[in-house]
Order: sequence, then C-alpha cells, then structure tokens
Amino acid sequence: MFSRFVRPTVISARNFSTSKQQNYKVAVCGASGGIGQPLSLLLKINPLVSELSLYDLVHTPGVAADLSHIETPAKVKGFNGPENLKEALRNANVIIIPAGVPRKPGMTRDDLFNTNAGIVKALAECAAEVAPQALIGIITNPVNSAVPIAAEVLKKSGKFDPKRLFGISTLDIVRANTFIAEAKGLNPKDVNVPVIGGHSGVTIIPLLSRATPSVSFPKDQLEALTSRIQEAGTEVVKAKAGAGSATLSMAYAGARFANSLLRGLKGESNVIEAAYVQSDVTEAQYFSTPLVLGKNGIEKNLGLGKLNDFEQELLKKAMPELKKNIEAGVKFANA
Ligand SMILES: NC(=O)C1=CN([C@@H]2O[C@H](COP(=O)(O)OP(=O)(O)OC[C@H]3O[C@@H](n4cnc5c(N)ncnc54)[C@H](O)[C@@H]3O)[C@@H](O)[C@H]2O)C=CC1
Ligand SMILES: O=C([O-])CC(=O)C(=O)O
Repeated sequence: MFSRFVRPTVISARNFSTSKQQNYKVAVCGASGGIGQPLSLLLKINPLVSELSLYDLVHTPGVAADLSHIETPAKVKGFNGPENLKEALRNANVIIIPAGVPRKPGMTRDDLFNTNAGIVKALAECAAEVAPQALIGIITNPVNSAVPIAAEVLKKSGKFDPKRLFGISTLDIVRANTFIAEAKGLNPKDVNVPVIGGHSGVTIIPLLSRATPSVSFPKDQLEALTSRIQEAGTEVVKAKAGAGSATLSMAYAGARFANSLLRGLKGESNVIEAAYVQSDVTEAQYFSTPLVLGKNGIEKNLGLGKLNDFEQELLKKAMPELKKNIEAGVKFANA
C-alpha cells in the first residue's frame, strides 16, 4: 500500500495548475512561533489555501503583514489574543495547532504537559464552537496526550468526529525517510518508511521492514537507526542547546500534512498520510497508522499491516507508555 504513496508537493509557489476548488480557510494557532512562522509561510504559498488566518497571543499583526506581501492568492489575516480567537477560527476548513512551549535540553515531551494541556483545551473548546466541521491537526506536545484532550473537549460539546482530529506525526516519517535514504545512498524523495504508534521516544515505531524501496540492515544498524528515529527530536533539542526544538523540519512536515488534508478535502483520490488518531487497531485508544484522507477527513484507516518480530517487540514496548499518556490526557480534560 505504501508504494502507492505519492510525496506531495508542498511548495508550488506561482506554478498553479489546479482547476478544482481551492477556497479553503486554514487557521494556524501559535502562528508567531518557531514552527508557526515558517509553517504559515509554506501555507501562504500553497495554492489550495485561499484564506490564511494567523492566531497567536503575540506578534500576529507583524507576521500577517509580512506574509501578506507574498505574491500568492491566499489572503492573510492576523488575530492577536484570546478576544480574537473566535474570529480567527470561524468556519476554518483546517486548523493547525503548534501553540505552546517547546522542550529544552533535559526535558521530556511529557514535561510540557502542565503548560500545553490547557492551551490545547482552550483552542479545542473554541474550535468546537466556531468551526465544528474543521479538520484539526495538533502539533503541540505531548501529542500523545494533546489529541485525547482535544477529543474529550469536542465530545463534551457534542462536536467530536474522530475522522476530523489528528495528531501530526509526519515529522517522524520525514526523518525516517531521510535517515534511511542517507544510510542506503538513495534519493530521500523516493523513500517511504511507515512509522506508527505515538510521537515520543519508545512510542515511535518505525517499520523499516516495510520501507519502499525495500531495504535491509544488520541487527546493530537496524537498532541504531530505529533509536535515532525515536530520539531525533532530542537530537535537535540538544543541538539547539536551549533555543527550542525542531521548528523548520516541523514546519515542512506540518505543511506536508496540511497539504494532504486539503488534497483530500478537494476530492483527490488516494491521498495517504499517517497520523495519530482515535483508533481500534491496537488496544491503545489513539494510535498513528497510515490513513486514506478524503472530503470528510479520514476515509479509511489502513491499520498496522504486517510487523516482523523486531517491530512486534517495539509495539509491545510502546503500549504501556502510550496508554499512560492517553489516560493523562483524558483525565486532564475531564478534571
Ligand atoms: N508534533 C511534532 O512533531 C512536533 C511538535 N513540536 C511542539 O510544537 C510546539 C511549538 O513549538 P515551537 O513553535 O518551537 O514553540 P515556540 O515557543 O517558538 O512557539 C509557540 C507559539 O505558541 C504561542 N502560544 C502560546 N500560548 C498560546 C495560546 N494559548 N494560544 C495561541 N498561541 C499560543 C506562543 O506565543 C508562540 O508564538 C511545542 O509544544 C513543541 O514541543 C515541536 C516539534 C515537532
Ligand atoms: O522533540 C521535541 O520536543 C519536538 C518534537 O516533538 C520533535 O522534534 O519530534
């Protein structure tokens, strides 16, 4: 199934050739941040975006003014502060959320829970009220808990549609593709590595046995590559030495994911992208697997597929942590 995957073109700037509807409003919450700004730039040059709504607590007038001078059709509006949140999100087709604090060296993604859980909760509450049809993609960490928080909030307001809520785990796939291409001397654009599970440490489960093109590694290299993919976020946090976590690669991954949501919305067939969603493919209530995306969000969950013994072991190790993260999110939202 992965061989049919087509790497989307994120950047097409002025070379627009789409004839179908492209009137989509995309809102970015946390638009002035390290991820938010480059993500908004990539969305501004996406031909499927007609309206780009930038929300943050600070600096959105400046970011919006700056982006609005780019010679693409998307209309950019900046919304600063909670009093403007409703207007920012109203009737959005897609809402992407990179709002919240990032890690510093020595922290786990879970250490961000106390600050970021409340941010995600408030944004989801507003989305439920003013954009109940929106496809919502959450970047904010810890993703494993943030998605259950948003789901519980949406459930409380009677607006939860499991086909429309996504934790964005695309960066794990982007990294896996890059690292495997490097290891095998391939062009990364030709490599597709499924990564399933959650988005932190052991919950990130790369399925190298199912990479296309097919690749194989001796056991020690397989283990080293697997753990590099699982710990790649920490690699960036360490390299940035206190200045935050991945922003540019995440902006790329977020733009790729948003583009796939939009391609699905406009009725393109065969749009496949993995994300962390409500799921019954394992005993964890939320789990990332490849999805077919369509006009209403998830059209089909493609499930786990076949795992080899090594990957079964990774899955076993991921489960307790993932379930704990999910439980923490559900508990927080219902406290
Ligand atoms: N899912 C993934 O693969 C990844 C997730 N992340 C996560 O993304 C989040 C953002 O990271 P960065 O952009 O580097 O952080 P940042 O600190 O540079 O930017 C965050 C932005 O959110 C804004 N913000 C804070 N509270 C807000 C609220 N209540 N409403 C709206 N905006 C609010 C801030 O003003 C700031 O502009 C972090 O939680 C980080 O851990 C980062 C990389 C990858
Ligand atoms: O590692 C972090 O804190 C940010 C993140 O989620 C990633 O880069 O995968």
